[in-house]
Amino acid sequence: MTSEAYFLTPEERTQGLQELQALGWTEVGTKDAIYKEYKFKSFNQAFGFMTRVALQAEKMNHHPEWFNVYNKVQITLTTHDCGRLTKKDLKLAQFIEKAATS
Ligand SMILES: C[C@H](O)[C@H](O)[C@H]1CNC2=NC(N)=NC(=O)C2=N1
Repeated sequence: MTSEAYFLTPEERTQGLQELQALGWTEVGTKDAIYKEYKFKSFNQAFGFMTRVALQAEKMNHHPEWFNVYNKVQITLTTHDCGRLTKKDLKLAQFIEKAATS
C-alpha cells in the first residue's frame, strides 16, 4: 500500500515536475500522471531498456503503464493505489531516465 511518506508536498511536486519536464516528460491531461515516449535504435535496445525498468519496478513494487512497438516505448507513470502522482512516480521516472541511456 501507499503510505503517507509517498505523498508529495506541493514544493516537491513542482520541483520534481520541473526537472522531469526538462527531460521531456509531460503531464497527462486526463489523469494525474506523467508521460514520455522513448525511441531506440532497435527492438533489442528497447526491450533491454524495458527489462532494466521492469527489474527496478519489481524492486519498488511500483509499475509503469507502458506500450511498446518495435523500437518505441511509451510510458505513463501514476500511483494506482491513490490515483495520483507520488514520490514513487518521480523516483521511477528518474531511474527510467538513467536506464534509457545505459
Ligand atoms: C498490491 C500492490 O502492492 C500494489 O497494487 C502496487 C503494485 N504496483 C503499483 N504500481 C503503480 N504504478 N501504482 C500502484 O499503486 C501500485 N501498487
